Order: sequence, then structure tokens, then C-alpha cells
Amino acid sequence: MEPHRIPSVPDSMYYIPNFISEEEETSILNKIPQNHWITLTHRRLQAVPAKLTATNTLITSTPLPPYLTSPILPRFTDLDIFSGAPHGVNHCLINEYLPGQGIMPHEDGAAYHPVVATVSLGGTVVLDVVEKGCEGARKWRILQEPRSLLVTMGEAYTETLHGIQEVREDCDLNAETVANWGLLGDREVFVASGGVNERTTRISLTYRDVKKVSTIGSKIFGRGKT
Ligand SMILES: O=C(O)CCC(=O)C(=O)O
Ligand SMILES: [Fe+2]
Repeated sequence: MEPHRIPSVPDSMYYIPNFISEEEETSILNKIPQNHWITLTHRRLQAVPAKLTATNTLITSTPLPPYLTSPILPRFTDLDIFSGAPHGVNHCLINEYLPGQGIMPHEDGAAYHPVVATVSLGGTVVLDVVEKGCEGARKWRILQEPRSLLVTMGEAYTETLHGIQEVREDCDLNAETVANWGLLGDREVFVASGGVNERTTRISLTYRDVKKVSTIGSKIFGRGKT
């Protein structure tokens, strides 16, 4: 993973362009069920296999569906991304953002093992990362190209917030303003556009390990949480 480390951000964030191929991207996009979206004001989402309960527990009897696991999870294993996670990967949040949509700065928090892996599909977007705390907090911009993978762990997971601005274009993209500029798959696109990224529909797959799990079976037989 070391060659993919994003410089200047707190330990550790990694960016891998072209983590999946165009064919794989199209195939996943075509398999996302269109009748499972939960529509929010600023985006829509699907929590797979289920939404967490009020106590941040994943109650389920079904694993992630094959279109979300193959070919992505074996590649995570090859890169050793979730090797320290108690259940490996057990949850995927699918978020869809139209141009002008985004997500407020937030942290993913204690419900999950502190490793998150995000695969981007469709459009390009800037993820804003900011140190927790008040004035003078350091900020970074991370450009996420379609088919890329972004991994956040360690201090980057616990000590920063991340968000996506509700804009129709991301501006002023260059080597000075984009933390992962040197790791991008195709910088020339942004050079040619004068540093502007016109937003198009983006779908992200956010893979995590929910710490508290209760299978429906173990609930029925009274074995409780694992
Ligand atoms: O869409 C993204 O890349 C970010 C999603 C996110 O931060 C989340 O689901 O917690
Ligand atoms: Fe998040």
C-alpha cells in the first residue's frame, strides 16, 4: 500500500486509481437494484445487507450480494486492507450524488472498525477532509476519480471529518490544491479543463466492518451479539 499513500494528510489515507476496470464499473452499476433506494434530501442511498439499528448493530441473516463482493473483496484481501477487522467486510453503503449534491462534514465513528474503503463509480468528486477541532484546523482536498479506491484508517479515520460540497463543479484543481494529485490516474483531464471538474452522477460504494453483529439465527436461539 505504501506507493499509494496520500502525502501530507494524517496517517493514513491511500488512493488507488483504476482499482476496477470500465467493464467492472458498468457491470456493478447495472446490478444495483433500482427499487431499494432510500431518498434523502441531498442524496439517495442503500445500506447493504441492512441499515444499522439504533445501537449500531448489524442484524442480518444474509451476506453481501455477489455484485458487491466480486471482484472487489478479493482485491481488498490482496492489499491486506481489512486484515485487522474482526469480521473482514460485512457492510456496504451505496450513495448516489447528482450534480449539486453532497454530504455534510462528518466522521464515520465508533460503530465501525476504523478502516473504510470507498470505490467510486460514474462521476468524479472532491472529498474535503478537515482536522477535528476549531480554528486553524488543517484541510485537504482529495480528488476521487471513477473506478478509484480510497482507503482511510488510523488517525485519518479518528482525527478528521470528511464531506462533499454541494456544488455543480469543483474548481481550482491542481498540484498545490489536491493532496492526491501525484497519485491520480489521469491528471491531464483536469489540466485540460483549467482545473475544473464538472460534476456528473456519482455512485460510491463504502465498505466497512460493523463491529456489533447479531445474526437472526443467534437472536432466535438467544445467543446475543458477537
Ligand atoms: O460518497 C462518499 O465517498 C462518502 C460517503 C461517506 O462518507 C459515508 O457514507 O460515510
Ligand atoms: Fe463517511
